Amino acid sequence: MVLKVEQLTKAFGGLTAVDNVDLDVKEGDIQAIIGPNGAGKSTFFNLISGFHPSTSGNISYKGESIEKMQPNKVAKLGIARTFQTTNLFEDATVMDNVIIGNRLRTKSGLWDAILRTKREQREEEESIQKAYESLEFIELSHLADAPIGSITQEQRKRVAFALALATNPKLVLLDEPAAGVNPDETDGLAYLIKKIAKSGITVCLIEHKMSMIMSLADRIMVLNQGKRIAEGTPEEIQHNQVVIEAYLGSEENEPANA
Ligand SMILES: Nc1ncnc2c1ncn2[C@@H]1O[C@H](COP(=O)(O)OP(=O)(O)OP(=O)(O)O)[C@@H](O)[C@H]1O
Repeated sequence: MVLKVEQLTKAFGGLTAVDNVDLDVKEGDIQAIIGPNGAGKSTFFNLISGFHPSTSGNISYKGESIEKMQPNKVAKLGIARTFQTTNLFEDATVMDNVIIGNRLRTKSGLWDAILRTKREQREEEESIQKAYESLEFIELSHLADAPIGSITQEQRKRVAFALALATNPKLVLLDEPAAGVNPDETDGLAYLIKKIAKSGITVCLIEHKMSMIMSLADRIMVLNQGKRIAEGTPEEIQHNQVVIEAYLGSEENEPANA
């Protein structure tokens, strides 16, 4: 297992946002996490990536316990995440955004930058190289010099992937990567997510677009009010009566052809 989550709980005051959740994620899988608004999906990601300390439970990554770790340490171990909204530098180019994103996550400290140490120079070169590779991977090299303000919503979503990929992750956590894009563009993002998994990176994915999830995911976990109510293959989840009642049958969820 690349990721093992055991009895994970997060309470915010009286509200238990994540309630005793277990999850095993196998290396190379696309693991989806679905559930109604407020089910605890983003909080679950925040716990794995070290943005929130857990109230109780354990998270291990490749056998190492990570649940007390700071986000930068978790990132260094090879876990990258994207957010529902990615703040990009509007006046900078696509390429510069990926380089800056990468530099913010690499090792050199302020002194290295001021003194332009060898390490700093080496890391800068590596960041540029990695940014090129990431742009190639997301198939946007032709827009490297375009200002971020001039690209489409779907292309911005791809850039968010590139920011994560530039850190050399082994596990990526994608928080609603296809939110706010139209169905055609969703296909392009689904293709990219498959490509990420094929390259050997394990993917955990929160998404409301059911047709996308059902065709992409190897396994799906369903959360409802912080609790795991089901986990299984897309086939099993689609036929699970508890899931249908709690989520798939509800109107707030996008229909399967969304
Ligand atoms: N920092 C916080 N402080 C207090 N409550 C929080 C915090 N973060 C999340 N919550 C609460 O925890 C619950 C779960 O929220 P979360 O954002 O994890 O749900 P979600 O499943 O990701 O929802 P959505 O699909 O709308 O993004 C919600 O009731 C939310 O209000």
